[in-house]
Amino acid sequence: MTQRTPDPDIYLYDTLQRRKVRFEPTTPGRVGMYLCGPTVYSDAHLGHAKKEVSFDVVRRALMHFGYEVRYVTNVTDVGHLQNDSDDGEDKLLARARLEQLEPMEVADKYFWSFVSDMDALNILKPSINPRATGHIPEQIALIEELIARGHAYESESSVYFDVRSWPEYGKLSGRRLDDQEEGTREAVREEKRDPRDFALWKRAEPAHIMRWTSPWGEGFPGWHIECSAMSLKYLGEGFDIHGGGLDLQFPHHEAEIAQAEAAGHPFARYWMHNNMLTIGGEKMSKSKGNFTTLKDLLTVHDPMVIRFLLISSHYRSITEFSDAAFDSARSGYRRLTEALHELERRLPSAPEREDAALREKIAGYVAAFEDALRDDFNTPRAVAALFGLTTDVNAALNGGEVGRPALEAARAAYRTLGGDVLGLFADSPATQQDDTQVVGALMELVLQARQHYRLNKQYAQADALRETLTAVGVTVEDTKEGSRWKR
Ligand SMILES: Nc1ncnc2c1ncn2[C@@H]1O[C@H](COP(=O)(O)OP(=O)(O)OP(=O)(O)O)[C@@H](O)[C@H]1O
Ligand SMILES: [Zn+2]
Repeated sequence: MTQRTPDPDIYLYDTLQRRKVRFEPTTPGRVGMYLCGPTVYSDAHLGHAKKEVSFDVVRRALMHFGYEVRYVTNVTDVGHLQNDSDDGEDKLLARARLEQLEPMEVADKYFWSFVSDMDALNILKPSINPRATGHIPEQIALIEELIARGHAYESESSVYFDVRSWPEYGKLSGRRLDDQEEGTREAVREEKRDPRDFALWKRAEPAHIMRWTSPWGEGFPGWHIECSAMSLKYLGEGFDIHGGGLDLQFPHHEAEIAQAEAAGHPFARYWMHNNMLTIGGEKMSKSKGNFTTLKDLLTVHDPMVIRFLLISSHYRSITEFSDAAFDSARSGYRRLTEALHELERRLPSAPEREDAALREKIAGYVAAFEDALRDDFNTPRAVAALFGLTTDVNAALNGGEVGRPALEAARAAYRTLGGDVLGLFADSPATQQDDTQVVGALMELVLQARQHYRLNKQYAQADALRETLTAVGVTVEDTKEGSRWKR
């Protein structure tokens, strides 16, 4: 990526201030970013990908604009209870029972599944990827600080955060005191001072396998505390950007802020939330069961088309999942790659001639692209700039010879902006899948030609085809059902 002085004019929408603000990191040139990661109890769906791709682009854009980014995203492998409330079974334990696995087997299975999906989508690897179960002491320490400062209390089965002791609770989501938490049993409600109090630590019942010793007996942490503890540990107080899905704004992020700040640790300075990927207007979610896994989508779509679909709408807009959306993403993506491949094909033989007008247009699109990303990471506008570039590049290529400097400039624009910043031209997964499809289709043709020769008793030609294939490592087998090929 280009090395440049950190750009001072990046604007982002801060959920906390409810407006677009100019981004100023605490340490010049460096950005600390935290993103709430997956609860690893099932395969990731397209909704998760919307979140991951959105923040991957934020990270890549900041890098492009000259910042060094430390990107921390967690793995929730304990404490996330069903219904997201203080009650119910741990999502991982429920899954472990269902699949007859150890809870940590469930965590590992779906963690690695998540990693492979993210790799396919060309998401950059996190700088640090901490797990909740690996940070129990840090979570206990934070809870102790909260108790010591009078912001948490121990009751029958849990340690709770005392919401009434912290008047700022609600500042992120704008929720009022009278909003109640949902889905909690009467018994749990009774041991709380306020129904909105949330669990920091829960005592484990005898049959609960995931348990750790703590000053409050054997148990496990509440869901929210891990993010406060791990983001502070790896990014420090007052770190720059905290991201996550809009659905996590309340109670999860509200709780994260309260836990950190009530313990005396200034928390994230900017809050960014992606909107939801919906299906039939409803949030795609594991618990609703209306999801399509990335694994399934990756068997039919080029991963880069999935990525292109997701960045074609702004991270703060809703993306509606549909076949038509995939069709238009496929053709849009193809438009870009075809132009790029054509100009790369023409480059080696291009004349050393200056095409000033085209060069100027390219520079204009580069500027428009960067302006779009400086404006709250507006990817649809950035993509529009790439389409504009494509229209002009295609017109020039169709019009005859184009000089090498202009082709170089266009190529650099595609590779840097589309490739490095939007992450769209991942060489490996995308092209591999393309190649597999192309090879399959070509082999189909070759076998048909060979069949045609054989039917017409042109055995010499049929054998010649087979020998050529053998020479490149492809074997053809004739069976009763017809000819088959393998490598
Ligand atoms: N449909 C979606 N669109 C965008 N982001 C999503 C979507 N679903 C989940 N996320 C984000 O992915 C992260 C992990 O979400 P989570 O594990 O709760 O998924 P989920 O499908 O909502 O599961 P559950 O239904 O069990 O709550 C969160 O930051 C969440 O905001
Ligand atoms: Zn979190």
